[in-house]
Amino acid sequence: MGVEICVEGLTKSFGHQVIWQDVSLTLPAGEVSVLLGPSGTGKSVFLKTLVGLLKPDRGAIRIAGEDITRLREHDLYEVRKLFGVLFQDGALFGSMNLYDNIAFPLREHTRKSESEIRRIVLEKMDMVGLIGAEEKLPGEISGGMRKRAGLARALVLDPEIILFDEPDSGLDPVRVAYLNQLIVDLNAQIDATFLIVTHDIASARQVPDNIGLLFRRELVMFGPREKLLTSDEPVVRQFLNGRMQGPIGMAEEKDAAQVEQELAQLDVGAPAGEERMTPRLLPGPGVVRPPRWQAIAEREESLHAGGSRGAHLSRPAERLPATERPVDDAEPTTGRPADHAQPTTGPARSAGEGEPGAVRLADDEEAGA
Ligand SMILES: Nc1ncnc2c1ncn2[C@@H]1O[C@H](COP(=O)(O)OP(=O)(O)OP(=O)(O)O)[C@@H](O)[C@H]1O
Repeated sequence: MGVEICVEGLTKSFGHQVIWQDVSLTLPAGEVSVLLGPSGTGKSVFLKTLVGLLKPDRGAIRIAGEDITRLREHDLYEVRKLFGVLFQDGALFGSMNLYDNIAFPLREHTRKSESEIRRIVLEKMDMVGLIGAEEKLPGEISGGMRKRAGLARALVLDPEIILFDEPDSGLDPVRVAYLNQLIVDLNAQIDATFLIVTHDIASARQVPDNIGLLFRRELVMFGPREKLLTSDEPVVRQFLNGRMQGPIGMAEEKDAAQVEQELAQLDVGAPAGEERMTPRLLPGPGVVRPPRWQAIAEREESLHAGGSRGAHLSRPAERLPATERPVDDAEPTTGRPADHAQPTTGPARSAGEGEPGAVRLADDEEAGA
């Protein structure tokens, strides 16, 4: 089971440049969260701060109840073992074959025997569909395979938390679809806490339990996927629909009058055709699903059978204890400490799920290796 990460009032600057301030959110244990934001809003800086590579100016990051911003380097080293990180390019060593790349953290950080290392490496390569590619060098394989090799390497120490920095960058839409399915299936199988930074709105709409958006040096909103997809907050709507109209400009912020005019025009015309809810990407057949997937499946069913019940959920839910709250009434945060999102969980899944299995891959990607 993954661990919860609770971020409270986090602020980071470089010199006089404030990157973001007063960021508060909770990444619920075992759930998938996505962090969005225009370029340069500090998403990568946020990932690096979570893993302890950058120190925040203020605020706390609580993991398993401990504020890691206060730890000394030696203790931080232990905390980092909880994390697996998938960097944009896979960050593989070019001169090592995939097997040695994936074995690297085990050889560096554990005293396991080579036979035990072999068992683990092959298990993780199987999970990401790379069996047979052990001898390949990173330069000999496609970008999608490099990402999967990076993911296998991120998995070998059995992390409780996996951070993905733009996993879809540089991939074609079909490979992105396969990678998304792999992420959803892996999350269901290993139950770790996932945080994904992406610019790919289709992925952001389908994959996560929770979505957050950074803009103007603040976390504008963080909460359950449905809440953000149906939010009327102009910047959230603009970003999730990839539109020019709204507060986000080309390079700088737009002036208030222009934004107001654009939004007024939109309210007359576009919203009828605007996509709001998107079906959730479910784990593939044969993947054993953790309990929360029962609640997700039921919620999806009611949203889509009942004429998109979620489409009008922009009004904040009544404040109820999380246990009494309807599944789709969890409340998004607005970046202030008192406003943590209330994650949703559901009853145990009853029956009908198969055994965990490797994700099927695009055949030509394999062949092209
Ligand atoms: N080590 C550093 N020292 C100084 N400034 C930095 C450092 N790392 C990042 N920055 C600055 O922080 C800001 C945010 O960078 P970051 O890469 O986190 O943005 P991002 O949201 O991930 O962008 P993109 O979506 O384009 O990848 C940028 O202005 C960048 O120049």
